[in-house]
Amino acid sequence: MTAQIINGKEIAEKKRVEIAEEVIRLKNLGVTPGLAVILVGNNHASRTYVRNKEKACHELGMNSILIEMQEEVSEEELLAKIAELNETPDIHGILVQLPLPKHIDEKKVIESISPSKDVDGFHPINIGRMMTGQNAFLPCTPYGIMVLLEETGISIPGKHVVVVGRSNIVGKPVGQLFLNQDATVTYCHSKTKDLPLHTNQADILVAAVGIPNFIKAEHVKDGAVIIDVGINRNEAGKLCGDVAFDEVAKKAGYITPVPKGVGPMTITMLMYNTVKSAAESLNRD
Ligand SMILES: Nc1nc(=O)c2c([nH]1)NC[C@@H]1CN(c3ccc(C(=O)N[C@@H](CCC(=O)O)C(=O)O)cc3)C=[N+]21
Repeated sequence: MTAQIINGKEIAEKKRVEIAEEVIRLKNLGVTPGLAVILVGNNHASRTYVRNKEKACHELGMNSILIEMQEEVSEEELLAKIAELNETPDIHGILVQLPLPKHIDEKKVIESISPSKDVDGFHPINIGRMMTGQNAFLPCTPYGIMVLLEETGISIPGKHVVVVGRSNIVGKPVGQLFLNQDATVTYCHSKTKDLPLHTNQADILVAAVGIPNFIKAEHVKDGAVIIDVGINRNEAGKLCGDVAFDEVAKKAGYITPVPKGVGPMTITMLMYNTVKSAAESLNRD
């Protein structure tokens, strides 16, 4: 089998057209969706993502502000900035770019963001709501993956989904979203014994490990759907995923590339969540 490539960039653009229409509707009601991004320190990769987020906001007619803080900023100062943004009516979404410097407690920072502005979907309130199937901000990468599958026409109920990786921002929540749609879900991680035994049972395999070329043809069942969440740089400095693309694409049914797979969907769902937050702010006042 030769896999069909899932074009995340194209699907992201299609979704952005729908989001832009909602932005126009909200503007006509007097609300322009606004996102605040806080960037601490000078991480190169973080800058690229932050720039892409700002660009996406402006293309959609939304407002965005970037707040840059020195690497040495105190936790107190960061929390004070978040408290201020929580109370700013024009700001509907607050994103604190992760990772943060070691002297800052990431959990404390995430919990300080108002759940109604937590467009990353990282606040424990939103995670709990997601787990119990309530209205919530869904984390952008997992949500983007679900939209990719939906747009590709891949049905989920009853499928065996194997997630490799158990981070709080991708692995754990994506498994939960699949469970919410009636998949059978297996989580694998660094302590899993006989990884190929599990991954070979996957109808849908999600690779979120952070190691280039970690998933090889031997891990994959014929015709499986392969979702590559990895954003790594190889020795040559080239962007690559967690999946050995060429050999796996020969065996899989569908595969997402890196770049232009899951990444563009992450930013799109961030825009979606910010617009949703702006719409919900109208219903509150
Ligand atoms: N609070 C927080 N929320 C995040 O959502 C968050 C974060 N922190 N920290 C960093 C990660 C990473 N991330 C990406 C978003 C888009 C692309 C993306 O669009 N990638 C393009 C390529 C971009 C390039 O050329 O580098 C692609 O895959 O086609 C990648 C990675 C969001 N993150």
